[in-house]
Amino acid sequence: MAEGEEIEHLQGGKEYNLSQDNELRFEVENNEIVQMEIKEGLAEVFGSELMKNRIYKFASGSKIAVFTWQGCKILLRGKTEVAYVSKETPMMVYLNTHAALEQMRQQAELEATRGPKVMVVGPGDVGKSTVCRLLLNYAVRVGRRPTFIELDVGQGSVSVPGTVGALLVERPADVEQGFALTAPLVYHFGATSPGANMKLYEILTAKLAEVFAMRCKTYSRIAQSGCVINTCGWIKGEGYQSLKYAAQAFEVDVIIVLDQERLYNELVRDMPSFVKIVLQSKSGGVVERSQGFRRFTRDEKVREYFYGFNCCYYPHSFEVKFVDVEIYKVGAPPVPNSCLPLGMTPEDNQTKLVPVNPGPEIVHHLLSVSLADTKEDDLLSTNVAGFIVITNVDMERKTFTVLSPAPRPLPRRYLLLSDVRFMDIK
Ligand SMILES: Nc1ncnc2c1ncn2[C@@H]1O[C@H](COP(=O)(O)OP(=O)(O)OP(=O)(O)O)[C@@H](O)[C@H]1O
Repeated sequence: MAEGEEIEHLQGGKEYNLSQDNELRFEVENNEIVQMEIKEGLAEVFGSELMKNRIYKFASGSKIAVFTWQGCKILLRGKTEVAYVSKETPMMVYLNTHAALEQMRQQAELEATRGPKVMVVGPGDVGKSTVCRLLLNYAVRVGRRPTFIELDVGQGSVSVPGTVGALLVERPADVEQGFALTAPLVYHFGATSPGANMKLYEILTAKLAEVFAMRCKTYSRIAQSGCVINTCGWIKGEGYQSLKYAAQAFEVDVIIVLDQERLYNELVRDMPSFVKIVLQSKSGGVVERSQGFRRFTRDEKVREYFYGFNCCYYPHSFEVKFVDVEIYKVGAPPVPNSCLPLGMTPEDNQTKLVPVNPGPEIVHHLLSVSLADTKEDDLLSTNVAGFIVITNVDMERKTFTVLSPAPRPLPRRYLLLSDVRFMDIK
């Protein structure tokens, strides 16, 4: 049997022989679970090494690539939508990128400066999040402590949809669950596209950059390890402006452009010359996701927040009195310039805190519990303690019921309403 060919097994499961630099790609069918086991050799999933003879389980909808530098034998059990071995992967390019970043980190160590700040950009579904995960995993595997900055408000992996955040990466991502989310720093945005409130998106980008710079001042190891910034797939018009804004705010040194020559050329034109901009091809394995699937993954992300991976947590449900909280929505609806009070710009409207009276219309909405102590604190750029979902509003008793990861009472008074909704049914 030639390498790279699959062997049918009689007792369920299929074995794949991979030669070096090959990748097994598979997608798990709806409502199915696929088990994977490395029988021989060494392999990794998006930069996280796999243990031999351990069974890894992947849930419905997962799209996985198992790559091997040396060659390996893999056993797959369960229903896959597709499973094939590819010999063409850009992994060598990604590894070389890691090696170049590592040299910059070593230089930063010698000169006691900051390590590389890398931003990954490109249209939707080109593997931006995957490249971020790879680079972070490779960095942490050589002893670095890089920071992951998540600016993708739609399909982010640091917290629930409608947020931006930062995470200090201290160990490689778990193959099944991703990076450990022990203490992420999360900010409320409230929608799944930056276009919903560009001003707020910029404020939060600047805030994350400021907090990261402060951390770098305090901890030299974090400074020298640098950061990897994931961005949204919106790269035209205002989307492009937001990329430029983020590059400036973080003072990025390297921009990796995935699969878009036009974007690459625009950035070469607009960025200062000290910013290295590299164009890299996307992996042929990256799967295009439909709007429906994106909605499904957003929903799963919220479910995972409350119920844990594999439903191992039991969230709390309790009543909150209207008088005990204040709910705000960031940004008032747009009004024509001519209707604005003298001296006010439409942007001021975008940062306005609009009080929300509890009513049936907020049922199923996600709310961020702000860590702000008083209203005088800057509610917009204060990070959040966590999230709740309103499951019922009782107008007569003036209470609403919430789903919360922690027992009552809510830790703070100020709640920020998100456009993201979650129905607690499955
Ligand atoms: N080499 C590969 N083989 C198979 N699947 C892959 C591969 N690389 C990435 N994927 C899968 O493709 C999907 C899209 O990848 P990813 O989320 O990294 O893209 P993205 O550009 O960040 O998307 P977005 O448009 O949401 O920003 C993910 O489900 C990921 O697991």
